[in-house]
Amino acid sequence: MIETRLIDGKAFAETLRARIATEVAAFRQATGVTPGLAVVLLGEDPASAVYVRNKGRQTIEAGMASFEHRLPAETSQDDVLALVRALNADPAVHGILVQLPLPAHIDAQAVLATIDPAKDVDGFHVVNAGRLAVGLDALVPCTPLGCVMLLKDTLGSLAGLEAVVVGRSNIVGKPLAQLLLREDATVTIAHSRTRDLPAVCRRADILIGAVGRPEMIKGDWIKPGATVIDVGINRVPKPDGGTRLVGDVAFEEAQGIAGAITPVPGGVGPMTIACLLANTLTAAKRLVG
Ligand SMILES: Nc1nc(=O)c2c([nH]1)NC[C@@H]1CN(c3ccc(C(=O)N[C@@H](CCC(=O)O)C(=O)O)cc3)C=[N+]21
Repeated sequence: MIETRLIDGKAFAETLRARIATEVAAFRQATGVTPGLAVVLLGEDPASAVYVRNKGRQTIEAGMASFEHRLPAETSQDDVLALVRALNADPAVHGILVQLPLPAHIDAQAVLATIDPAKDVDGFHVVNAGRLAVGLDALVPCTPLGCVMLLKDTLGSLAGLEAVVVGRSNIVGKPLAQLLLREDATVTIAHSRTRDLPAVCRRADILIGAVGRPEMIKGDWIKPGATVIDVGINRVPKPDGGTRLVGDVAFEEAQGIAGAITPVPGGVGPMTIACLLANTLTAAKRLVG
């Protein structure tokens, strides 16, 4: 039985946000420009509301400007596209985030394609996805960026390590695989059709849960000593009628097996927001400088 180390994403994110705030102050001093982040939210999804609130507060705490656009869920696609174009043209806005998922009547790819790639702080535009894939400077998706920061802090070099990413989404699994490759890890992307998923996971020195299925990854899927990053944030019912947050990994089962693991909450989630602020500052520097 080994002692499983907790990877404190919340503390790491606080340190990162403090560093960003220092850089923002220097940037404002040097240029007279305040980096600005615009967030577009359609409808009233309660989980998204928490995220948007935290984001707005932390943006202001970092010394940046926060512009929130809350639109009714019924807003037409043309109106959303018109808003995105206005934000593209607004010199006070350096980062644009359109909260996903969007209502079914909106073509999310059309919206993402309309965001100026230079302001695409989510890194979801095909230009940024393509630039990441071929190794050019890109705005990189925030959650994968935060995962790799935690991994490098925990492990040092990732070179030659066997990484298994469970989940193939455009927002986490695929870009995370690109970033891990860039760090010279050996990368497998596993998904719902993967044969003998437990055995594939047991090969991993680095195991990433990014599927959005509560506690799907069991303790005996983890190689002893592996580093586990849990991207899932799933709200599940408690016996008393309330709810609690759990990850994609069975956290209690992982104790004594994993070498290190991120908790949920307090792991990857806070890193996502910190990386969003980092990307907004990067975008502002490139747009102004
Ligand atoms: N265009 C777009 N970009 C996103 O990055 C994006 C999105 N849409 N849609 C929604 C998801 C969700 N997401 C979270 C980020 C941080 C926390 C977070 O900070 N969670 C804390 C607190 C959780 C809680 O207490 O509710 C934690 O895990 O410790 C959660 C969720 C970003 N998303």
